[in-house]
This record gives sequence, structure tokens and C-alpha cells, in this order.
Amino acid sequence: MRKNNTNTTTTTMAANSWIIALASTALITAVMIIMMRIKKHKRAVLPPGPRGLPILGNLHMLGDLPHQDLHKLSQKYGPIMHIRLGLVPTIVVSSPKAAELFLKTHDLVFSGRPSIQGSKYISYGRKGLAFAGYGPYWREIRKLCTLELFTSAKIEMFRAMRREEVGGLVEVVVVKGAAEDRRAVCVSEMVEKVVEDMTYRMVFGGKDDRFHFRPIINEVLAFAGGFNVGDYVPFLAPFDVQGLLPRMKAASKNFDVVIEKIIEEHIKDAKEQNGQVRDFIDVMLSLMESNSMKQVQFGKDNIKAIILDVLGAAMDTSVNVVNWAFAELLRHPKLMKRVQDELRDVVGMDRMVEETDLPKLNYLNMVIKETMRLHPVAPLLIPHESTEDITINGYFIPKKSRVIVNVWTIGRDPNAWSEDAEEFNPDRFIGIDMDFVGSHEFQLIPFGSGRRSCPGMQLGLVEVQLILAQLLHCFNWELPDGASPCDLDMSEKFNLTMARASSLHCIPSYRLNTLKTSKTT
Ligand code: HEM
Repeated sequence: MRKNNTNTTTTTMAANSWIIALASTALITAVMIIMMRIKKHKRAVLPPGPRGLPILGNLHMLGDLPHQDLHKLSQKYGPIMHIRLGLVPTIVVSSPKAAELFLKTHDLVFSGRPSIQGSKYISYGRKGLAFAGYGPYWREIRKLCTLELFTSAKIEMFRAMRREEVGGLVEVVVVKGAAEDRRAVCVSEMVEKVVEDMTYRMVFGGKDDRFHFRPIINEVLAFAGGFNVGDYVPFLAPFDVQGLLPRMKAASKNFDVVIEKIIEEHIKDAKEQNGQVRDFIDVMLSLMESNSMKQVQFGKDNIKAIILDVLGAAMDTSVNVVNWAFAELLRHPKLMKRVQDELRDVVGMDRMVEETDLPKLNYLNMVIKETMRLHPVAPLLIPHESTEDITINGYFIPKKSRVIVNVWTIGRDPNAWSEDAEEFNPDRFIGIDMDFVGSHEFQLIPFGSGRRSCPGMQLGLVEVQLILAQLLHCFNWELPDGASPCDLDMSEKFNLTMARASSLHCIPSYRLNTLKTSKTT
């Protein structure tokens, strides 16, 4: 008995020594790993930046126009700057060279998107594209969008629809007599309406009274672009100090009710259509039925989230480019005349512009580039997030840092654009082969660049070119009440996208020899 007890005690002691030895080894390894990380971090310093407050960090330094506040800070701290938004380390990138490092050289590391509190409402729990984190899900959805929705074939498929809608825009101005009576019209409202209608027809196959998606799109953009304290100071999230959540919940519920009905109608109609695809919903429903996605269980929520992304991404962006270009041309009547002279030479005065004319309108295309340089519609892109620790130019950037690329500053960089960078001068593009995604030393990137760049760029550009060309070809425009072009208000309003703070009102007068619209040609 005693012997037995002694044996058990010896076995227990041996087991204990093993446990102690293992625990000590684990502890020493853990301490060594931590020491190595500390050492690594000590060697690599964070990029320079302003000191922040406890908890809030630098949030208090950002006002209604955060791109301008960040611009001023970057003038002091340089093109790779570190700030803290609440508890979140944030890197602000503000020069073409720095943008190339983040969006090209190390694109893979910076292709993440931060998870935001509102994603439950604005993207059905990150089931769309724009707010999905980097990984197999995002890759599969991105492939769907680029191969099935925003292809050249789809852009072509909707050409007749765009012709009809933009032709209708001209008719409204003429038929309502504004051009004849020399009455001012609200150009911003007209452009917003035509882009909305084109988007609805492309996504849903029609436009009807149920589609009042503008309010939810505004809420989505406000939530995604606004600086929601809960996203930066997680322990404050449950308190919703800015009162954003109830607004968001209501908007997303309204959207869901309408979109559910529209999808159900499409499912019913599909049976009678014999598989004929009319719009984006049809495309996605056929993918849902074929069950062909490898990584993704593709269901109705995925379709809804993608639709919400497309509406958010397509409606405000093109409208803002047209509005800013129109405003710059009103401010520079000589440049407006050059665009109109080009239209007269290329298209003639006996017919309206067709999409086949667009590639020949070189000067108009330079005007659009110059507009997007000075007035990028997403001045801070959509925030990116680093997916691992990385050291760039000797600066340590921790995993899960938010990365903001200030395209607004890049478009004004005097080293890239010379001393007249603040001037609106489309001629600066003469003889320079520069695309919109950084082909020329990353100077012009209004659609971003790399993996997360805009997949709808071609579609957006066609819409912008067509609307601008048609409005400038069919009408001469002047400001009402004898206002001087240099008095035109050019203030900005930030809501993830950057709109004009005030609407554009101007007086049209008809320019073509005959009234040939979509109905008569
Ligand atoms: C002139 C019009 C447009 C401009 C200036 C524009 C600009 C942008 C920008 C700056 C981004 C973010 C890039 C980044 O974070 O690095 C983006 C993303 C996106 N855009 Fe556009 N866009 C336009 C039109 C469109 C259109 C017409 C569509 C679809 C019909 C679209 C769909 C998207 C989507 C889905 C994303 C998210 C991509 C992702 O996260 O993978 N955009 N766009």
C-alpha cells in the first residue's frame, strides 16, 4: 500500500515537472516573440503626424471637409502621415509617389477595407463589394461584377437606353420652353434625374414610382464617409453618440421592402422570359439559380447588397463629375466655346451627339480629366485597410491600419502639376498619354488604382461624356441675372463623395439647326 502510494507520488511529480518544463518553454517562447516584435517596432518608426488627444486621437481635427483638413496637415507632416482616428492608427497618403507605393507596389497588403459599424445595414453584413474585406469572398464577388455586370458587352447593351434618356433630357429643356423663353433651369437637378433613371433602367429594367432610393443612398454615403465615432472608439459604439443608427436602420428597412418586391417580380417574370436577360437583377438571379459560384453561397441578400453598392457607386459619382465640369466651363466661357467648337466640327449642327462620336472629342475628354483632377468625386477614395504589418520607406505601418489616399491633394501637388496646379487648364493634358488609373506616375487616380480600383469606370465615363457632350452641343448656357462667371460658388460638400455645395442654375438657348431628338431620329 505504502509502495503504491510512493509510486503514485513519483508519477505525479514526474508529470508535474513535465508540465512545468512545457509551461516554462511556452512562456519563454512567448516572451521572446513579444521582445522580437517590440524590437522590430522600435527600429521601425511610425510616419510623422500631429499629436492626438487621449481616446479621440486626431478626430477633433477633422471637420465637414476632411480632405481639406488632411491636406493642410499633410503640408506640414509630409506625403505619408500618421494620425490616430480614435483608437485606430491611420495612414494618410498625399503624393503620387506615395500613392504608387500603397496602391501598386504593396497593393495586396492595402486591399483590405475596414469593417464599419453600419455595414450590417449598408451592405447586408458586408455581402456587397465596396465594403467587403479582402479575401476569397470579395474576389469572387469582384469577378462577378467585372465579368458579368460592368463588361463592355453590358455597356453596349444599354447604349440605346442611354441615348433615349439623354435625348429626353434635351427634349425636357426644349419642350418646356426654357430655351425659347430664356428661363433658368436647374442643371444639377436635371443631371441627377437622368443619371438616376439610367441607373434604375440598367439595374431594374425600368424606372417607376417605387424607386425612391435617393434618401437611402444619401444615408449610406453619410454613414460610410462620415466620421462615425463608434467606428473609431469601439467602446462608444453602443451609445451611438451621433444618433446615426436609427436613421440607418429605417433607411435600410425601407430599401429592403422595395427591393424584395422587385426581386420577386423578376423571379416571376423570368419564367415567361425564357432566360432572356434584361438587367442586372436578371443576371444575378441566373447566377443564383445556376449555383455556379465556388466560394460563395450566392443568395438574395448578396444580390441586394450588390444592388445597394451599385446604386451608391453609380448615382452620385457621375452626377458630381458632370456638375463640376459644367461649373468650371461656366466659369471659363472661352473653354466652353472650345468644347462647343469641337462638337460643331466633329458632330455638325444638324444632329445630336452619338456615343460613337465620344472618342473623337479630344478636348472634351481633357476637360473631364482636368475636372477629375481638381474635383475628384471621391476625394479620399473609399478607406483601405492594411492586412499585415509592413514597413514602407522606413516607416512601420501596423496591421489593420486604416489607409486614406487623399486624391484631392494629389491633384494639387505642384511637384506633379507645376505651380499653376490650382488653375483649371485642360491644355495641360495636350500630348500627354495619361489614363485615369495612374498610368502617368500616379498623378491622376480619381477611380483609385490596383485591386480595389473602380470596376464601373468605363460605364461612369461613358455617362459623363455623353451627358456633357449633349448638353453643350444642344445649348449655349449663361448664368442668370447677369451674374459674372467668376462669382460662381465653387464650395464643396463632403459625404464620401464630393458634391457641389450649391446647385447650378443657368439659362439655355438652343444651338442646333433642327430639333432632332431621340424620338425623331
Ligand atoms: C465617374 C464615375 C465614377 C467614379 C469617379 C468612381 C470612383 C470610384 C472610386 C474612387 C472608388 C474607390 C476606389 C478605392 O477605394 O481605391 C470606386 C469603387 C467602386 N466603384 Fe466606382 N466610380 C464611378 C462610377 C461607378 C459606376 C458607374 C459603378 C457601377 C455601376 C461603380 C462601382 C464601383 C464599385 C462596386 C466600387 C467598389 C470596388 C471594390 O471595393 O472592390 N463606380 N469608384
